[in-house]
Amino acid sequence: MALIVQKYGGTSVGTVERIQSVAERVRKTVKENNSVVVVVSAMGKTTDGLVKLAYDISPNPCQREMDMLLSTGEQVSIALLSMALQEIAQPAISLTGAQVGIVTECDRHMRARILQIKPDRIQRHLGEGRVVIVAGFQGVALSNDEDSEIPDVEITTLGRGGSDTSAVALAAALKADRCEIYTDVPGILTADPRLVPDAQLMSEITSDEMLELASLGAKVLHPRAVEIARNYGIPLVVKSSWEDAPGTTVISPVPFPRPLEGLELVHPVDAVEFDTDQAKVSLLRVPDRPGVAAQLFECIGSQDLDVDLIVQSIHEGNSNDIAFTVAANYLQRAASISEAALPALSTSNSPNPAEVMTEDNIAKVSIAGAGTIGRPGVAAQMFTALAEEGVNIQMISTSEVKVSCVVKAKDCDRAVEILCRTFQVEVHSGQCAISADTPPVRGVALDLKQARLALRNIPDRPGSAARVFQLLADRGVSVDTIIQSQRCRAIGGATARDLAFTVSQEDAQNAKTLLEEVVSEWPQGEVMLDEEVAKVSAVGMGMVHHPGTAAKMFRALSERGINIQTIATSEIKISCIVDRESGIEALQAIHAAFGLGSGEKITSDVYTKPK
Ligand SMILES: Nc1ncnc2c1ncn2[C@@H]1O[C@H](COP(=O)(O)OP(=O)(O)OP(=O)(O)O)[C@@H](O)[C@H]1O
Ligand SMILES: N[C@@H](CC(=O)O)C(=O)O
Repeated sequence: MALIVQKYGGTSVGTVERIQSVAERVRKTVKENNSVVVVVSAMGKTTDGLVKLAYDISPNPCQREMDMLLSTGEQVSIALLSMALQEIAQPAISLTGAQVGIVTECDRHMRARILQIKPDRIQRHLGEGRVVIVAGFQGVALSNDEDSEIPDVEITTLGRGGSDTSAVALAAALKADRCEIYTDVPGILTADPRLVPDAQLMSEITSDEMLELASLGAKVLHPRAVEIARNYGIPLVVKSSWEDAPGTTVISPVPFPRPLEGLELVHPVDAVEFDTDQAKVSLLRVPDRPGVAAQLFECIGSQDLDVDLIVQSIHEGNSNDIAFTVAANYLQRAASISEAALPALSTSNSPNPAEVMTEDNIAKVSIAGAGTIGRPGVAAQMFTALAEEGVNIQMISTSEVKVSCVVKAKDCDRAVEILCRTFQVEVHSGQCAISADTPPVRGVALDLKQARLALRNIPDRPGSAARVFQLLADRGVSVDTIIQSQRCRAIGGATARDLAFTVSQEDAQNAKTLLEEVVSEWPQGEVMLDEEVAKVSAVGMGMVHHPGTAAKMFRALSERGINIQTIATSEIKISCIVDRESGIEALQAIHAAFGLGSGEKITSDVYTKPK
């Protein structure tokens, strides 16, 4: 007998008829000789309705009361589903997060992380032959008031979309055979079908790729759910609630052994990696117009050179800086190609013409692990540890599973040692086997809920990045797509650089105010906020072995006349910031350029849903 955790989203339990149809599916799974735990979301758009009610009362509602309010949505759907099962003679019991012992952090209402799940009660009910229906998205925090022997029990929620996380966490705690996520699309598609109508269903995707897509805007899975599945090796499948097709399997590597206690908090970093076979080419002051990045990387790609990291920093006036890394023995070729491309890229008669700079003797050091998502303290801890050792960071690249810093080669050993000590992990080769037929791009995603912050004139010395990101981390602000400029300026006898990154729009104003205080201490320091941006990303493990992937993405944008404001890449993703208005067109263009479309329309609406 297998133990299966099934999760049904809001649309899947949006009406009485749909709840009855979910009950039928659950009973069928039981009849196939399985024990079943079901996690449900609130019916339809209930949670949105509750949020609106709160804002009708207060422009700034108390977060504790928000959790009290929002957690009620799931309590309705669990009770109704349990009744529907009992109606068809299937014994069932509904339980809230508190009743199943989902214990979360105390001080983070509305985005609490799960610390522990005590599965005893669920196991007892399963042993009695019942289906256990658990309210998704919620838990309880136990606060430790020293004067009282009994802890205060507070209701918490995990953040919007958090029912996926509840389901996978339960699967981990119960050591379930698999976790099935039922939703209103046939599985994970190459893009959001609401934005790209011919998006195609994937039969499988790796958890690293899915982590990137989920964090970059593909809301079909909550990124923290993928993180738990990856960390605990939980077989995870995403399927349609309306049909019996196999859906998409999310494949996880064999996990490092880890305790269930501190579930979402322990060991955010699995390993420290390094690569000394790196060299950097920077192009300074290239024109800020569509097609420049495409042209440059097409030239590089046509020579079969594999580019590793690419950053294009915020522009100054009407020019950009682009820097990229290649394997050390390709440096001369990459530099010659860039030099040869310069005249075509440059604006004639510029008083300050574009130039190419190269640097060898550099190394890339990285921390790897799924736990960096939404946990701003992890990157900050890395930058602080390096700063304390006097290691200056030249380039930063962040992804959902890795933070990489380019440093001087002579600092590499020290950097690795301090990072291993800081995160209590070992050095890892970082190489994972990727078969030749792995596609360069598995899927694309768009995030319209980001804002870009740029800091000008940050002192180019160890500790500057650490200071900025630690401050944001202390206030719980997650950052993504960090880009440090190549161009240095001499200010007050010292060199200074620019730094740009994205934060969620909700956090943007707060982050700007916090940073204004820091930059005021630096000569000519300045904070700039742009809320009218879109982040469009392509994700695929295969891109490391496909020269020209970046060029193809940049070309797709330039053909539509879309200007790229900044570029940030990691080994498995390329993200571009473009203006907000161009976001959807950019997504569609990239999807088409990589041939991801099926030619057939797959929208949620074409699926025949029960009423
Ligand atoms: N790459 C993608 N593949 C599939 N769906 C995607 C993708 N990117 C975005 N989506 C969107 O995600 C939606 C499914 O997630 P959503 O959170 O709305 O549903 P749910 O989990 O069933 O509901 P709830 O959030 O109430 O639990 C789809 O309808 C689709 O529009
Ligand atoms: N009901 C919650 C949680 C979820 O559906 O996953 C929300 O709408 O965000």
